Amino acid sequence: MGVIMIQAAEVAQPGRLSGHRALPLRVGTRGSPLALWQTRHFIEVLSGVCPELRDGGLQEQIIATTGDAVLDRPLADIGGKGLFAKEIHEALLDGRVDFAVHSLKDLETELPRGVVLACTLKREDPRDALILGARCGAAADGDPLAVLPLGAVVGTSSVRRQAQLLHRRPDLTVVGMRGNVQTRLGKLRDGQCDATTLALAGLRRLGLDLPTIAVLEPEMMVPAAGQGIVGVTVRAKDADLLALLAAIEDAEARAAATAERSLLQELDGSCRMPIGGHARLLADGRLTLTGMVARADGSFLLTRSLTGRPADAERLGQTLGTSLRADSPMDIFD
Ligand SMILES: NCc1[nH]cc(CCC(=O)O)c1CC(=O)O
Repeated sequence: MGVIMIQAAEVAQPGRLSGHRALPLRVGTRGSPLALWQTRHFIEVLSGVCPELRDGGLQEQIIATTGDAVLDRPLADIGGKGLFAKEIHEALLDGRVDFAVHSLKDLETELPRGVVLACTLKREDPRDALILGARCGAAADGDPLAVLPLGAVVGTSSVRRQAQLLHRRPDLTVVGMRGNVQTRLGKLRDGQCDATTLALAGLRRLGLDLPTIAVLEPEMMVPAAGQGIVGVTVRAKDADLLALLAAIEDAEARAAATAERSLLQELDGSCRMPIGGHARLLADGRLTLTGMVARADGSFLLTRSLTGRPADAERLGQTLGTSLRADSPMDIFD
């Protein structure tokens, strides 16, 4: 029996770009070293599956954002994490760029009208790390926080990290510290704090996986929703780009991101509220989601996990969020 070949040239196929697109396509990004690394990584991965886009078919375009410009105040005071993506999405909707690359943890759960999360790339290590300064002991097996001397000063502007540190170590002093990864490491070197916490993903991507790091397991430091995942948004109407990006979508990252972001949305926390969300696939194929809510001073902290089917990721996040909210004091949602 012969095989019948069906030619379907007009149908968008994963990894193929339909013919009527002017190249180069523009990729919008923030200008920080980490954002640029992630954008170049995206360009490499996409050109890997779409030969037409190699050799200049994709061009990075840096978009200045308010979140990057204002570094002297906590993010929560200047409008929250939506600030990083706002200007990039304006550029997307104006047609100045065709893709926008984000650290998923900095991307608001509610995207602007006409913008969709087209793909999530394979996740880098989602854990947080404690970067140790000169006054700390050497990292060793056992409780990683034991390396911090009594009353140590830890620099972080993340209420999520602050609450989880103070919950275990009420003797610590947490001082606000913003700026990109390199700036914060500089402040640690200058002695402005004894230690700082950063996402391992950022350190690895920038090649800054230092020896003076203690990795914090998710059980003691629940990561932020989306940590370690690069997400790409496009205009909802660009069906060809959506089909193209389906080819580089990582299903595990998507399931985890969906559960974690659904939890975040359900808790509807301001970015002043400490919330953690971390999902992973188990060996049996099920998805397990851990959620954490706390009071910023660490005096209340609740962690709970729920397991279900990856296809139910969104509902998993909603259910866990509802349950965490029901058992938390109301003041933490203010
Ligand atoms: N809020 C800044 C930010 N956004 C994403 C990362 C790290 C990379 C990632 O989580 O994917 C960082 C730095 C950090 O928190 O240490």
